Amino acid sequence: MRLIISGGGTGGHIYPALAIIEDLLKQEPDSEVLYVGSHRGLESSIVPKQGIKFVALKIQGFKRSLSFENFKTIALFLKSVHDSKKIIKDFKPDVVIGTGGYVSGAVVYAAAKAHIPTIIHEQNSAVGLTNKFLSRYVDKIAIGFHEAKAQFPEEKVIFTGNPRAQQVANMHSDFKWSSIGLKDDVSTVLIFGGSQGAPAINNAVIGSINEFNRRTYQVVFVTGQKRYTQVMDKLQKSQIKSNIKVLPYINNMPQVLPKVDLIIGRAGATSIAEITALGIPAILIPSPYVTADHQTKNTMSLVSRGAALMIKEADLNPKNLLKAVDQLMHDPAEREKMAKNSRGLGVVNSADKILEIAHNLTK
Ligand SMILES: CC(=O)N[C@H]1[C@@H](OP(=O)(O)OP(=O)(O)OC[C@H]2O[C@@H](n3ccc(=O)[nH]c3=O)[C@H](O)[C@@H]2O)O[C@H](CO)[C@@H](O)[C@@H]1O
Repeated sequence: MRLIISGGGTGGHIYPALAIIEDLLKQEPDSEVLYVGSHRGLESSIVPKQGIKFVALKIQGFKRSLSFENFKTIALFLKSVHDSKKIIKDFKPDVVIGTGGYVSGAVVYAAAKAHIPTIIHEQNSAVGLTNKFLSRYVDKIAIGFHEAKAQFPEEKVIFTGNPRAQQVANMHSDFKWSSIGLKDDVSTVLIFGGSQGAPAINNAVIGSINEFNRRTYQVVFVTGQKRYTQVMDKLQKSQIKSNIKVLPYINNMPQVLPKVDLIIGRAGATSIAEITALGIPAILIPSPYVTADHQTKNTMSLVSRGAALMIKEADLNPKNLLKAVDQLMHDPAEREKMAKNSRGLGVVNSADKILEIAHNLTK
């Protein structure tokens, strides 16, 4: 198959695209894949490192207020559609898949106009702006949450789950904590605020660090690439003991996740897919800054099944965080119960399902 795939801006859009690519190359090693991303998004650093052919378009998102920047955004979008048409003409894809983010809007729109079969994947229960726009033009819409169905033209929608669930569920991991300076035989908490890090979570962890220093479990604290220096500055006065590792980003999450005993994090759709595919106990702090408060909905779908706990960002402080982490880390039976409730909520053949849709469109 010749596949153009586009998804950008944040990890939540990029990793599902990478999972689809990995599954395609496993099924049909002769396939040709081109990833079209934006020059500023995380994809421009993540995708080329995976050895995938990558082209970047110059594009940006709309500002909520009326501003001159929005004229520039429109101009960049039109130019990106024009550039995408040329990329599509040269590459001659059998199918074009979009996994969200502004850049996928231009690429998938251009493909639909060129009568190339198109699919979009919506990770969230509340549909994003780009996918809402594209839903008029594409052939099929794969969704990660049933709740998204009613927000799209019904006849195009197929529930597939999130392809990242399949990727992490099938991963054989020989990752060792000792490779990052921790102990291999000690229970480990992983703290990260989505793909970009979250200031509220970072601040709560900074305020808890002296206590975490004294715990028998170990803590991996991922700040987000752009927030690392700032966090390290704030931590300067604290002595960080050997049971804590502070990192800007984890590049090999599918290897790391199976070794984690408890996750503290945001509730982005792709993180949720990973957590539920592997059955990792979790304390979720949904971002209150996203469309239609969808992270709270994501969180509640786990909390209502006994698969996670929630701390609202408004209630988050070092004391509450520590209390919740301590309680679960000192109660392996409770963690096991959560793991059991969580495991299996993730759709572990999601990438296969999306490729099946692609094949049906190209027959
Ligand atoms: C603030 C915001 O707009 N968040 C949205 C964004 O979140 P965000 O980009 O944070 O996406 P998710 O939480 O869904 O996924 C994060 C992804 O990044 C990976 N990861 C994270 C940290 C790290 O160090 N290394 C790493 O590989 C995770 O394993 C996961 O695969 O897209 C999601 C999917 O559309 C949405 O549901 C979120 O609401």
